[in-house]
Amino acid sequence: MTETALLSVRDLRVAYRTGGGRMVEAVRGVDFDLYPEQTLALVGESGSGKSTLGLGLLRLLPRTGHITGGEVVYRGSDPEGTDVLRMEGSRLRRWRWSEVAMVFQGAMNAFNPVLKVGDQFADTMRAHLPRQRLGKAQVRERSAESLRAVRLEPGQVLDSYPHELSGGMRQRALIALALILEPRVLVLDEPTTALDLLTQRAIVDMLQELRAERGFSMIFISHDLALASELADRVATMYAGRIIESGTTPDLFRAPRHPYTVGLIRAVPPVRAGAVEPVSIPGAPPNLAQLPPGCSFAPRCGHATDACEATDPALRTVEARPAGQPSHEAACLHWESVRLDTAPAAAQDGTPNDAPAKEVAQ
Ligand SMILES: Nc1ncnc2c1ncn2[C@@H]1O[C@H](COP(=O)(O)OP(=O)(O)OP(=O)(O)O)[C@@H](O)[C@H]1O
Repeated sequence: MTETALLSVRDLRVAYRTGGGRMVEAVRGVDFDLYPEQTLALVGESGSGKSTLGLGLLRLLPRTGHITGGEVVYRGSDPEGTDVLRMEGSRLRRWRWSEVAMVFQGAMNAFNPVLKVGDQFADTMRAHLPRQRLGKAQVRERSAESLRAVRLEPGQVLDSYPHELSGGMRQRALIALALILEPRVLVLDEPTTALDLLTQRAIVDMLQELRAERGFSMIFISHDLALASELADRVATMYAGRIIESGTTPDLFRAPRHPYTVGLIRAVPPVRAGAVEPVSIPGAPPNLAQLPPGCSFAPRCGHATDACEATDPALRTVEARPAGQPSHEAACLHWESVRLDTAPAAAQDGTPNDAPAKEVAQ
């Protein structure tokens, strides 16, 4: 992995306009770097802001969504580097797909149901490569190549309507469509949700192989920690619109330092009979329009003290590493006492636990 980031995100903020003209911040100051050939997983409960972050990076937010601050820089060290938030019109459209492509949640919705899959491939190529004046045969050959790369039989897929394909085939076809212009970054938003476990596994294996063959980077958005741990080099946990922990996959899964990450890991159902039973995180995510003062996870956290209600902690390094080595960061005042195998019970009524932070042996 080289040291130069492909995508650098600094203090990114996204807000939605809600009824009554109020703005609610769904992404509240996110920083990260994505390196060539790296896979970054964004994990977190529903509503934590993962999709909003992914859509914001590509400037694909719905009309009510607005980027209200921060920076997104693509290949900043390159003379042709791009300030994504300043790009407009055809330049932005060309950048999307040819440099950074997105695979959306739910392949059925992402394809136009009344167009054959082959026509949708052709439309995409012609819209994004207008100067190449691709002929029909060239378009078909390139589409077929991309479909073969995702282990689909082009003859079967190109002349079908989306509903004629199985869910797994549709999702593969969508990945083939995203990769057709050979982007350097692929953003995948819950790409395997709604598929059975075996199909999910096959798609994750295929993504690994494609990444090894082609060398693109991925941002993998998922609430499925098991899939994220298999695919990602680095994992960032999101809560209430912020990254509250970030580290290499082994750091995050073996030695998490934020109680929320611990809660997510402990909530994963066991694969084997007899393994530790899952424990869900008490309470519910906060209403973004009425965030509690201090740390927004404190009302659900067994480690919380008075200090957590007063201070909203920033991400800080929790493991010293030599310069240039991947960092491990967590936004928790009590990170030193947080362990995967020790999880103090949170107050069941959802109020912060006033007891001093301490470890409770399970
Ligand atoms: N179009 C929208 N208009 C207003 N608010 C929105 C819109 N889309 C998302 N939100 C709000 O933004 C917050 C973050 O939602 P987002 O979908 O980004 O979370 P997520 O972590 O991706 O969840 P999920 O896994 O369920 O997709 C939520 O509170 C959600 O209600």
